[in-house]
Amino acid sequence: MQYQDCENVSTATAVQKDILHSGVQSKADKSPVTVADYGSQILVSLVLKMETPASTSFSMVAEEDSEELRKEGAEEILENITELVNETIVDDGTYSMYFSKEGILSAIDDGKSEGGPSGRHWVLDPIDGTKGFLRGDQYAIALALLDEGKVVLGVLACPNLSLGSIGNLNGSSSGDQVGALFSATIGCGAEVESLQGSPAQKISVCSIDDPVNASFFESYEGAHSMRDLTGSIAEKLGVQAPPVRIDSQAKYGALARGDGAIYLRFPHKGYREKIWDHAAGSIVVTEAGGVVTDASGNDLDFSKGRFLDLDTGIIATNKQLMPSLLKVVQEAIKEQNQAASPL
Ligand SMILES: Nc1ncnc2c1ncn2[C@@H]1O[C@H](COP(=O)(O)O)[C@@H](O)[C@H]1OP(=O)(O)O
Ligand SMILES: [Mg+2]
Ligand SMILES: [Mg+2]
Ligand SMILES: [Mg+2]
Repeated sequence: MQYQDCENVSTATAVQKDILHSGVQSKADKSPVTVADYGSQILVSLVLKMETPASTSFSMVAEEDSEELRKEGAEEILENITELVNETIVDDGTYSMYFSKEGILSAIDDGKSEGGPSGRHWVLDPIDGTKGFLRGDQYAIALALLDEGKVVLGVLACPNLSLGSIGNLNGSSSGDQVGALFSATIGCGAEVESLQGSPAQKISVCSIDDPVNASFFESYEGAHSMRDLTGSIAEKLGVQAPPVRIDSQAKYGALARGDGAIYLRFPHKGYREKIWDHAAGSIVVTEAGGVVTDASGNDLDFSKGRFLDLDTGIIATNKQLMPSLLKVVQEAIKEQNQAASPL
């Protein structure tokens, strides 16, 4: 399974190199989707299905569906995905099978489950941080398992993240091995290993208890984050370091191994968070000893279907900093609301 993940990651990395001028579509919400997003979703779900005993039902909640690929004008991208997936299966050699274009479309739609509070469901973001992927920056392949509405397993492959700490270097690090695979199982802790296959090492969140020494992660994309709010939270808390801005759930991985102390995620009003954007990352952080909540201090609830039903924002940090972080988050939100409607 892990080997399969690595194959999938190397496929995503290879595709990243030659995708930049072709193979990108825009979805209804204007976010980009690429050949790599579709290809990764098909390959991960193929492995999961093949390894699931026939007696067990298979359910997957995944980001992509075939709608855009069935439209007129999508023939070339569908052709590219079909070629990429079939080539990868042959190169890997584990399974002997061939996907037709119709087979590709229906394999993508294997991820259409609604999830929910009962049974087991895989949760997949085949490329998380597609904008980072297209820029050649951070992205992640994020897979989690929901059991009776709770995340019990998470795997986060970050092909462009250095294996060593990124500290305060704003996502870049020199002379270090690149490609980190984070994993966590409920009750068993969290680990990181190299995507090239080094032994796994236990990880834990940092033990900083004075915000003056803390740094915080947020989205690289300004459009994904209310930076005036995150700036005000950091200032109220007394954080001195500038924000560390990187794409995708790589932020959860970096937080889980103590590269930084806080992750602030405050999308603009009206944005609805999806479970595949947080399931794997949040269990990696909680199993590394951290805490992940919404802005009211509630645990994230993955049992409500494809969306997370939360009020405003997600925060993640260690147990020492969480009480003071929660307090300033609530103050900053109150001030923001008062400024928006002063009467
Ligand atoms: N307007 C938006 N606001 C917040 N997050 C978004 C928005 N549009 C897409 N996303 C999703 O947010 C995540 C990127 O997070 P970050 O900003 O932390 O890098 C991705 O899951 C991305 O989806 P996708 O999986 O399609 O890349
Ligand atoms: Mg997307
Ligand atoms: Mg995502
Ligand atoms: Mg995605």
